[in-house]
Amino acid sequence: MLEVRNLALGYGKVPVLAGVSLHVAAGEFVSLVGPSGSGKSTLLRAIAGLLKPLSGEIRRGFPKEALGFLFQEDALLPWRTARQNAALGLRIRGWPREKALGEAEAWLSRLGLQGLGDRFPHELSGGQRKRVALAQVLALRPRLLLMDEPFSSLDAILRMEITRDLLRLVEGEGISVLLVTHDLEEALALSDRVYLLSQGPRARIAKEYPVPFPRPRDPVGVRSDPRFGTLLKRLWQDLEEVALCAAS
Ligand SMILES: Nc1ncnc2c1ncn2[C@@H]1O[C@H](COP(=O)(O)OP(=O)(O)OP(=O)(O)O)[C@@H](O)[C@H]1O
Repeated sequence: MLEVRNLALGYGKVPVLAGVSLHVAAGEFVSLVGPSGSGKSTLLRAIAGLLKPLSGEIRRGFPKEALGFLFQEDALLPWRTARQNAALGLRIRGWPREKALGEAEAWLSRLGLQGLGDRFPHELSGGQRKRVALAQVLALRPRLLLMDEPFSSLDAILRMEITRDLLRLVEGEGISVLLVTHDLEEALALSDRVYLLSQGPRARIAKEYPVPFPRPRDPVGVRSDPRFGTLLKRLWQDLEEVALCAAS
């Protein structure tokens, strides 16, 4: 689905990332964690085609149109209703108006927003706006969804609810995901594998963790599995170690 090989990326002379290799298989949910400033967003930007690599390769096993993005700031148009916003990507792709609005409505319902299609973004809660943004992306039927801290502005309960719905939908549709998150628990609860990035400059993949919990998965229930605690502890220790290594 996605293969990144020996990638170097940066904005100036010293690469932010160097020698980064990772992959995401079809239907796989992969998270990327690491110290602040290590280059997680930079890597995602390059995979999205927004930043040119200094060297190395990014290979996608699907056309660029099948790449979906969800970033921290939601990009809803304030003068369009929830339904029109959810239909926006489809309209840009040339879908006729009524068909696009019908499809958008179906995705709003799948995300628990039935009856709210006529509201404008300022008439929705933060969690509901995120759901509209998610409907907009999923309506485009992406093969790989890139997400950069998409739910960081939400409180813990809303975040749990939306990630549970997200997981149900991506598992159902077989969508691959690459998620950048600061939240190690979230990374473990959602993912099949987690990559830990080392501290930059010249950050690289320090470790990779297979996550053993089967699918379909309840991202809340899985947290009471004793293996979850063990993995989380290891992840915290390794994150601390890479951060300390850089500081010394
Ligand atoms: N547009 C830019 N121009 C120059 N330097 C940049 C730019 N964007 C990011 N950087 C630098 O690149 C490095 C990596 O930034 P990036 O945002 O990718 O890290 P991150 O791991 O996503 O951080 P965080 O976890 O804090 O969001 C940082 O040192 C940052 O200052």
